[in-house]
Amino acid sequence: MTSRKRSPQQPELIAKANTLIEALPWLAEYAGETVVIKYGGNAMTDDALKRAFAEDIVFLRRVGLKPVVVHGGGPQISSMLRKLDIDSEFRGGLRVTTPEAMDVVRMVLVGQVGRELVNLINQHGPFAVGMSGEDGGLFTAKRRGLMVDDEEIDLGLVGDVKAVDPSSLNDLIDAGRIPVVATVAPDRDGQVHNVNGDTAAAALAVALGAKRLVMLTNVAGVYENYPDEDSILTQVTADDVRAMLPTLDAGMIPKMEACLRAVEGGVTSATVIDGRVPHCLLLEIFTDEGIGTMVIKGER
Ligand SMILES: Nc1ncnc2c1ncn2[C@@H]1O[C@H](COP(=O)(O)OP(=O)(O)O)[C@@H](O)[C@H]1O
Ligand SMILES: CC(=O)N[C@@H](CCC(=O)OP(=O)(O)O)C(=O)O
Repeated sequence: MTSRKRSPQQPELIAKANTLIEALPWLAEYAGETVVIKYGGNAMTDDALKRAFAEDIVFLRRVGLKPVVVHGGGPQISSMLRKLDIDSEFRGGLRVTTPEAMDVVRMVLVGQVGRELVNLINQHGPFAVGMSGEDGGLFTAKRRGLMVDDEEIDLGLVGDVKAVDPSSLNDLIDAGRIPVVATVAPDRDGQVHNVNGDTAAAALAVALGAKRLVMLTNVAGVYENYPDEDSILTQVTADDVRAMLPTLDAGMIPKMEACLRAVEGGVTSATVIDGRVPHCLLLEIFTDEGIGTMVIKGER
């Protein structure tokens, strides 16, 4: 027999109950809704964080949301390219992708990062099924370049998402599964392209009619004057983002372009959150304050 000396009046117990009760309106708001979660490679920093991410995803599914995971893996691809002695550079936040690098991108995203996430989620039950833009005709890519001073720079095998056929993914969701999507995709001729994870997540969120797009990265959110800590933004409109785009650099450019694409395509909000915070997804979705920077449609 075990005896319990705790008094139910203990403040920490009441705080726990308050946290659960704070989630009540959000549970009602999101029940049955599709939420696309982009897990950036920079947020996959340690095993404990990755396990917490898997727990959050399963939590969402268990309380009646329909989570869809889209993952990145930029640092993991860079590390493999270095091991194989293959040069790689980024232009405007996108990796210039030679055919040789494309093989590595596909191998790392589909065969390594995606597998690891599926494995972590499935430690909680047979939920996750990995797929890529090639599976079930999910994405059709279109080669894209980068506009610099009105001139288009060639980025190699880099694609944008031209079309989404969500039927195979919907089959999985309807069966109670959690799709885990790697963002390589064939063009109309079957040539596989490297699609930035943020770009693909936005296109998918729009095609699925998702309620929300949440992106985990390695900063607290979007800074007006990066990296000035005091300039973190909590909420911005699509107009604000358009005005900010020329001032951004590194990976924040595709991320903000993706947020615009999502909210303009009907997703209620797109939020960039700090993936280095354990259980950041639960904090964002089920607490009143949320965390990170939320992009909403609307004018300034
Ligand atoms: N204004 C800004 N606010 C926040 N981060 C910014 C900003 N401008 C550039 N960044 C950079 O964007 C990076 C996040 O994008 P990225 O490296 O592609 O991450 P992920 O792997 O999560 O997609 C941050 O680490 C930061 O260096
Ligand atoms: C075209 C392009 O840049 N593709 C990305 C795909 C992975 C990705 O998007 O990873 P993160 O989300 O971790 O940045 C790349 O090759 O790094």
